Amino acid sequence: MSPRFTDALREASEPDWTASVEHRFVREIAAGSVAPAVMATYLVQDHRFVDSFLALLGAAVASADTFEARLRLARFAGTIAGEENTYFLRAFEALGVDVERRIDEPDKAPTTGFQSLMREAAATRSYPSALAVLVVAEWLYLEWARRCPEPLPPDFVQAEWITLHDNPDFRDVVAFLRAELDRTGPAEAERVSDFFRRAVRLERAFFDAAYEA
Ligand SMILES: Cc1ncc(C[n+]2csc(CCO)c2C)c(N)n1
Repeated sequence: MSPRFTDALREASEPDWTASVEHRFVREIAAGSVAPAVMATYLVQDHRFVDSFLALLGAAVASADTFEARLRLARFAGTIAGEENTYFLRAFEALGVDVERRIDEPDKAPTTGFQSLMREAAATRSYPSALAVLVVAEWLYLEWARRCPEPLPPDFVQAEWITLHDNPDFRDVVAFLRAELDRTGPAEAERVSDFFRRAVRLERAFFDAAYEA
């Protein structure tokens, strides 16, 4: 039997996939030992990600080829606009990151790169291209979060960043997105592979950037 389309994409994205899910940031967050300054830098940059991510999800809602998929994607967009946003605000408060810093700190290169990639994928108006970037952003995050053993760190900033990406609803979302990409991706395999690979490279660079001053 041939492998699932999304498994083949992941395979082709090595070594960046494994370097991401086994990144220093992942090892540290599992142990609850990410330095507060690193966590602050990471979250300030990641908060900027949410805006383009929602735009990309909107593009997937618009380009989906079934009513069922449109409903699920739209529900997921609602979740992101709600829960994750309060997490960021509570985390910034706990880390002492004020509004000025959140606004003034310049985008790092991987943040800019991700924003352009998400906008580029949205602009294709192609459902599988939007899915390719969404699948990486979700599946890769589930894969690292799954590797964090119990017990969770006592610090809620680190613990909730893990549980946000490893919980039953999130697993369902990843399973759904992967199934959609398995179903629709092969028709546009070349473009989809290119988006997938570039997204994985940026995920790795995004983790690296949290450790750069
Ligand atoms: C660099 C980076 N890549 C992927 C994610 C994961 N992610 C982005 S939006 C979203 C949906 C709601 O949780 C998820 C899981 C991230 N946060 N930061």
